[in-house]
Amino acid sequence: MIKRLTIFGVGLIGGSLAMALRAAGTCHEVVGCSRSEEHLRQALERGVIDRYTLDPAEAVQGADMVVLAVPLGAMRAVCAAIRGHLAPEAALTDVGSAKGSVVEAVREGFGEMPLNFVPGHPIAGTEKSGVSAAFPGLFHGRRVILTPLETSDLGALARVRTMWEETGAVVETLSVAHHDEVLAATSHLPHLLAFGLVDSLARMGERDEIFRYAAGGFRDFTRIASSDPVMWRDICLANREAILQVMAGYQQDLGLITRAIEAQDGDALLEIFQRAKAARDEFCQ
Ligand SMILES: NC(=O)C1=CN([C@@H]2O[C@H](COP(=O)(O)OP(=O)(O)OC[C@H]3O[C@@H](n4cnc5c(N)ncnc54)[C@H](O)[C@@H]3O)[C@@H](O)[C@H]2O)C=CC1
Ligand SMILES: O=C(O)C(=O)Cc1ccc(O)cc1
Repeated sequence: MIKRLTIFGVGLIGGSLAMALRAAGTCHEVVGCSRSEEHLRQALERGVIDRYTLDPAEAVQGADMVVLAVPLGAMRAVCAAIRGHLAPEAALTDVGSAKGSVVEAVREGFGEMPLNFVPGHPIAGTEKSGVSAAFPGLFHGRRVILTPLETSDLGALARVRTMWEETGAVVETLSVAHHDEVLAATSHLPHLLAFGLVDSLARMGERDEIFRYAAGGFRDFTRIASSDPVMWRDICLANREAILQVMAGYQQDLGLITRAIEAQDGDALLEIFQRAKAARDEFCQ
């Protein structure tokens, strides 16, 4: 049971977490804190939080669980603002899409690594943002990756794990570096491809015509290009090295397809497409 949960950034992810824990009946009180009073008022009106404050130091007072659910670029400033105010027994975690940069931001914001910090990342979300898009079932049956540090307190790790399990999520642990490599490939690269494809087509000229004749495949492939541009700028800058590496590999593989088409090499194309279909059919049943 969490007595007082403080959430920084009550948007899609922070809001959905609060709703899920309330629905599970495992959280006594939820306090929201953000830069935007408008967002907090909306969260209060929707019954997502019990109260809010714009003062980070006040927000963490008496909290036994603190979740950083702000954009990656805001993590450091929030930590600096709560430095010296967090109770030593409070567990601290985050939901950021890249982990190396958050670990750095937390260390810099606090001036040292807090022992009760356990980085986390729910692999669940949508292309929508804000508390109006939040819903309690977002994490149900989805994976949450925790990337505990050598310094992470085991009690804090257990409490963060339990919190996510109470939302219906399946919790796994990875190292920070491994998380960032895997997510660069499975989440960051697909988002960049979707943004890139839509932008490229939108600038092709007869834009209305291009989109008018787009079929379901285009819609499926590009839903995530409606995601928050600021969030994805932050992710690209935060996970630069790993993203550049998977993009280079992908560009090479795309080159194989280009050359097979140029050479009218149907066998090579079939081999690639059959391999891809078998892999996807196996993983997405
Ligand atoms: N959108 C998604 O599908 C997923 C997002 N994430 C991560 O979750 C975090 C939040 O993303 P969303 O919930 O989608 O964003 P959101 O835009 O829905 O919510 C972010 C909230 O943070 C607040 N905020 C912004 N700057 C702030 C600051 N400087 N100080 C305090 N509060 C501030 C905003 O007022 C807003 O309420 C990001 O770090 C993102 O990488 C993780 C998994 C999925
Ligand atoms: O909308 C989708 O399908 C997503 O993939 C959402 C998402 C965005 C960022 C994350 O770090 C995790 C999940």
